[in-house]
Amino acid sequence: MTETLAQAIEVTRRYGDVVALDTTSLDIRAGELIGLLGPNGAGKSTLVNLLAGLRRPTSGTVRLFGGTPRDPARRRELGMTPQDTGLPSTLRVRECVDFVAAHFPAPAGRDELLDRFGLSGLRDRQIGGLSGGQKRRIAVALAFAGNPRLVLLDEPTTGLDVEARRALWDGIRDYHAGGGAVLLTSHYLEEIEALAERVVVLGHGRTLADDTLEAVRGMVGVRRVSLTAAHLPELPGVLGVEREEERTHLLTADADLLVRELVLAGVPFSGLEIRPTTLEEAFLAITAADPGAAAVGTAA
Ligand SMILES: Nc1ncnc2c1ncn2[C@@H]1O[C@H](COP(=O)(O)OP(=O)(O)OP(=O)(O)O)[C@@H](O)[C@H]1O
Repeated sequence: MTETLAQAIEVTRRYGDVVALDTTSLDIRAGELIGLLGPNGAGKSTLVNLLAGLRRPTSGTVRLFGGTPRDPARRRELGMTPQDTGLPSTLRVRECVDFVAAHFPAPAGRDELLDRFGLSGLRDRQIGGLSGGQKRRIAVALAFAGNPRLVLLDEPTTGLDVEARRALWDGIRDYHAGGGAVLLTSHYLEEIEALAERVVVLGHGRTLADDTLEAVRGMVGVRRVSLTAAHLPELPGVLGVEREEERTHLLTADADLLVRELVLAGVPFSGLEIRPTTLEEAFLAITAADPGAAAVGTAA
């Protein structure tokens, strides 16, 4: 059986009156690449911080590599990039990597690490002279410096341009291909879609979905029917309509019925395509159906 690296078991975390996590459970197994999604305030960072031992649960149990995450020996096998990072501005990039790597018994090779994240060109630059995006990329790469078995990445690519984001994706994929496990939070659903194999959706501190990417996408059972037509009549079972230049996208739970009705209506159309919903559409449907959201009157 695959080894469980980290576990949250029926964990609740309160901040005063705010219930950030409400009896939430999560298992992270060796080699998994998990995307953790949820609207603002859903409890993602709180869960990451509990797993990393930076905060304690109000109730429930958190385990990291079979013990408590507050044990420094266990944390040595964990890599992490917090949302905010301060790097020493006077160090050169290579010195900074060496400094962090020196805290670990079997660190990753410095040049190999910089190469993995497309950062070799910054090797001799002083941290203080780097752009915000470059510092962010270094901070994410440093999460991998100790050759960890599990990496927790809380919004690692926020504020990065497309090229920098893709360079980080390559680094994360490379680490994962070598057997490493990753828990990744992001507001960029295409990032989760590009990287994750398993998707966990949190809403108001509770787990709303936890399954393979495919299964979560398919959870809402909605299909997207796309076509080009000058005019469309009212059609049955249409849940949503989007227009994009000359293309119209219809969301429906019954694509067969919709296409039959289109043909019966005698509407001229071309370029018909039917495909599953994107993760974004599934995410919106799942979080909108969250009973916690209805209770406080917000859906996202
Ligand atoms: N230190 C704190 N003190 C008080 N409340 C907090 C604290 N940290 C988090 N919270 C509250 O706990 C809830 C969950 O916050 P958390 O940061 O875990 O959510 P999140 O899903 O990571 O959100 P985001 O997507 O905005 O980063 C929120 O209501 C937040 O305001």
